[in-house]
Amino acid sequence: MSQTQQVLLQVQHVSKHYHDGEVTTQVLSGVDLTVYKGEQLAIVGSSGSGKSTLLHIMGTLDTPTSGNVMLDGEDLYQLSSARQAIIRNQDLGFIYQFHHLLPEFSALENVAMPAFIQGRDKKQALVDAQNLLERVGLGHRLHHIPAQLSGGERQRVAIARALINKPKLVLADEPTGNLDASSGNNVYAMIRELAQQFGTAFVVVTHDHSLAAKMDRQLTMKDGVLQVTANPTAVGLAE
Ligand SMILES: Nc1ncnc2c1ncn2[C@@H]1O[C@H](COP(=O)(O)OP(=O)(O)OP(=O)(O)O)[C@@H](O)[C@H]1O
Repeated sequence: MSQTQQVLLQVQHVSKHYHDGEVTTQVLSGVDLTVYKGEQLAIVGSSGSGKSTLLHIMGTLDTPTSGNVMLDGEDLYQLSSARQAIIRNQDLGFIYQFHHLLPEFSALENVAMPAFIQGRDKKQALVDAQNLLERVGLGHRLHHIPAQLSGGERQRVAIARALINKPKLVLADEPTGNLDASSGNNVYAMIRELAQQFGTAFVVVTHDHSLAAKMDRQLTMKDGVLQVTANPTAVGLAE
């Protein structure tokens, strides 16, 4: 990225552990991370290393044992749960391996839902949802429910839904993990292109190193902290 880097989100010395009787599981051990506006960042690391836990904490879906997460100047874990819910709806988009679409609603309604929740005009929300579905190549599937869509199509609906409110940050957890390599590549390319156009920052957790290598920056979760993996000097973003 050549433009001046503006900070969007800061993970500040975040730790997370679980207690189960006598047993303590330390998952995150003082993670520091800065995400810049519009950047595309991959987090890789072995299974169980804490990648999803960190992503959830960045998205207010889990709480840190200690440390802070700042999003555009707001300290997320000092906010009320009502304010956190507004931030999840307006500023964040989520994409998961298993899309989590609402099974009884059409593709169009699934995509429009976050805009309905935001209180946007219903007609306009449906128009925006249709536009986004057309952008991801699903203009011919607007009224299909998830059960009538393929895995790759469902994932494209989930991408459109994540972007409908033009979030500042999209958090994706193995978004192509259940797709074959070619569909995975397509879905990934689509997320990256749309995120770029919307000026949305994109953080993805993945096991796929070839996909991760296409991002602006790659970090590896190891021993409870993030380590720089690839080519940080090229983008001037080393932590
Ligand atoms: N409620 C819990 N109680 C105890 N340990 C937990 C709990 N939830 C998660 N863990 C542990 O936290 C660790 C990190 O889990 P996490 O899902 O963040 O890993 P990950 O790097 O995303 O793994 P994967 O790549 O396999 O999805 C795991 O070892 C897991 O067993």
